Amino acid sequence: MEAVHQSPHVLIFPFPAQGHVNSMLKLAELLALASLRVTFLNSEYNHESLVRRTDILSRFAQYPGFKFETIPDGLSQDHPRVGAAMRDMFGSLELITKPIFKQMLFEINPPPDCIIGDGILGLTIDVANELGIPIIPFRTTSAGCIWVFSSIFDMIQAGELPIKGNQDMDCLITSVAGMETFLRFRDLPSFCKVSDVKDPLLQLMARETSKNFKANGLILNTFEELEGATLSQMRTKCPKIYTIGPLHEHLKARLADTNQTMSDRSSNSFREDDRSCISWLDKQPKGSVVYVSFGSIAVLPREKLMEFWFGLVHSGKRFLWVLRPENVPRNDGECDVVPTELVEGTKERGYIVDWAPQEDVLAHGAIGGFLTHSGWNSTLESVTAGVPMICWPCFADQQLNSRFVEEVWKLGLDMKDVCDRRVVEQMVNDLMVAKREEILKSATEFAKLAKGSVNAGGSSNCNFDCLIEDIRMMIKNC
Ligand SMILES: O=c1ccn([C@@H]2O[C@H](COP(=O)(O)OP(=O)(O)O[C@H]3O[C@H](CO)[C@@H](O)[C@H](O)[C@H]3O)[C@@H](O)[C@H]2O)c(=O)[nH]1
Ligand SMILES: C[C@H]1CC[C@@H]2C(C(=O)O)=CO[C@@H](O)[C@@H]21
Repeated sequence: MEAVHQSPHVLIFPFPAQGHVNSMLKLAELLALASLRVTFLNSEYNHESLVRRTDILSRFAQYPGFKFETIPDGLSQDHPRVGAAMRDMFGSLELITKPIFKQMLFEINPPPDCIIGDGILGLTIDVANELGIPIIPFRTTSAGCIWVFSSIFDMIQAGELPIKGNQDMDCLITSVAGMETFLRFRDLPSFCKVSDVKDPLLQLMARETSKNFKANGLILNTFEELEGATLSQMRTKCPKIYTIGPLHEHLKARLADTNQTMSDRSSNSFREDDRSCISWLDKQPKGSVVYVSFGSIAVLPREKLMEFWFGLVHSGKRFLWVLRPENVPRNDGECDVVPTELVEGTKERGYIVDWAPQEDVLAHGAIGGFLTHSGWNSTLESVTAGVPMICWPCFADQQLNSRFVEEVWKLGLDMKDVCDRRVVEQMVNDLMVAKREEILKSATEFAKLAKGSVNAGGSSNCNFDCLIEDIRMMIKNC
């Protein structure tokens, strides 16, 4: 490693949510491996969860020049920070966190040479521009999602937004360049499906996304071989895009270069991994288990959970299900009692945990499919592991990711907008049996491309080296 005191100092500020902190911590470790000085700015709430449940403090202590700092997210300690309540975060960050962040930048020593702010946290771009600090946003979603979000004003101008009351949702959208052949109204995120284009959330998503194209570059957790067509469109507006994903695989590859492994380290989760599911998987036949998880934010109403549960049990396939405590049907009233059929079916073929070591689960030979909410990390982790998906998107970018999975990459089945036990059963059987061969072919090819992209000479590997070079050029008095 080079002398750290000559290295640039980068401040990383993720949006305070699991799916964002996960990938930004991986980026932080990659930068630290490249001998950059890194300050990782977490919300106080998330930092406390991470410190309590992971080895992040000892893990990052090996990097000289690595520091964790914290900042309030502006929400009360007992705020749920999941489901629709996540929206409160945007207001509190702008109102409470932003001025503290600005003050912090005056005081932080040494001052950062560059800020890598979450692309959905426009406040990092505003403050960096105001103080004259170079900023490279890192948007933690797919290129496809960013491109569609950045086309919101075009959709409004073309009269495609707001969506008309009688609109056939299966019709193709014409005003998102490059996506004319597959993007349907149905595939737009829920915040686009509003009757008034002045809707604050729609405006916020469009505004924050347009800021991503006006910085010193844009970092994405994706790879050229997966999203090349969309990236070409994006580069017409923002030439400097560093695609450096899949980050979890990239980190694994670069750690291997320094003879370190990912095993025996904790994940970057706010919740404790229940590793007993790995022992359970060890006892299941190869490719026989459907892994089910809806990520860290989505909260499903009980009726929907029950449809999934019936569908999984009726499919006759084995399943491993992550049911976060806030998603578990309560057993405290007559209508909340779980039917015996489900209890028995789960005992026979299923296993339920609060939180799983997902990357290890997806890499396990017993996994044959992933029923996912199509969060971007889960999608990329599944792509890299070569695991076919059934997508049941809940919000934000997920509706778009699931369309790409089925229609563009042919990596799975998109079940969006339908939640019916018969459809779940059918989809599971299609994925695991009827359509398996054809989907597995694509899945195997993309997994190979994903791994190739992060190895020496691969697209993401080279792009990361360019990013480091460019950050080095930003060093003060360089
Ligand atoms: O039991 C579990 C479940 C999840 N994970 C991990 O948690 C992350 C979940 O991320 P993601 O799949 O992206 O879902 P969300 O947590 O819902 O992430 C939010 O952030 C993502 C990145 O911006 C967006 O794509 C999503 O739509 C948004 O909901 C992944 O790395 C998983 O490996 C675990 O480790 N164990
Ligand atoms: C709370 C969510 C609204 C949009 C954010 C996002 C994005 O970067 O567009 C992705 O998923 C979510 O975590 C954020």
